[in-house]
Amino acid sequence: MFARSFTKIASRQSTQAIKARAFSTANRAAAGAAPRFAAYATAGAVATAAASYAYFQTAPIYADAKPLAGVKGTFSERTFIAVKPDGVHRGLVGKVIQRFEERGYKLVGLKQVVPSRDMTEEHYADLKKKPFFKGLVDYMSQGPVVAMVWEGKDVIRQGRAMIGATNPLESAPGTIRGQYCISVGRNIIHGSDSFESAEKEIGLWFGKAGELVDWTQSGAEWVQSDN
Ligand SMILES: Nc1ncnc2c1ncn2[C@@H]1O[C@H](COP(=O)(O)OP(=O)(O)OP(=O)(O)O)[C@@H](O)[C@H]1O
Repeated sequence: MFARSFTKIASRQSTQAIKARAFSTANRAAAGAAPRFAAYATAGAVATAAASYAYFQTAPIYADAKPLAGVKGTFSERTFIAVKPDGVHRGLVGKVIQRFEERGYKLVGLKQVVPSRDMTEEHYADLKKKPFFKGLVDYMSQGPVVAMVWEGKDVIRQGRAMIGATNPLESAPGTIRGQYCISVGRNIIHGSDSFESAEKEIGLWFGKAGELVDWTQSGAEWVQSDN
């Protein structure tokens, strides 16, 4: 009896989810995302296979329609955060994600990459004349780098505060750098230092359509309300 009504609910929700997915797919297609989403949406066979998954998926997730760095000073503000190769090798990716999640920020982009030298040089273009520039590019471009975009109020300034000063000698205890590193040349993490940097860096690392996901946290009001 329970099994039968569960199956009914599951298949009804499955149909709804597929409709929602098809809607979301149309948005993605409009945004120029990969055609595989369209194939996925039209495959009727997905209905049965997706039944148990669809049971839990109540809200559709839309292709991202916000400006790359969101809107400055609002809950949609975004920053670019990267765990550098030393942070990845040392197994600190989870710690970094946990800190941003626990703070109340929302992950809207995530990928692991080995950036080319050109891309690394573009990312650090303002440091081109520094004596450590070549070493910095060598270090970053060997990868892997875990690149992320986080969203939420004041995330650019708060992100920098959570990361700590560039030189770990000056990073306050409890900040990410203050807790996990001791050398300026291996300081495990990068974070955008201004709205303009966030726009440039998110465009450089997540510039293709469909790379960012716009979604609403189920507990958003518990994080965002100001009374
Ligand atoms: N004196 C130095 N020697 C070696 N590497 C350095 C030195 N100063 C900075 N770096 C490296 O260059 C990166 C970029 O330096 P920048 O001055 O932009 O600091 P930051 O904004 O705190 O760092 P990031 O851009 O990586 O978040 C630093 O994170 C560090 O990895």
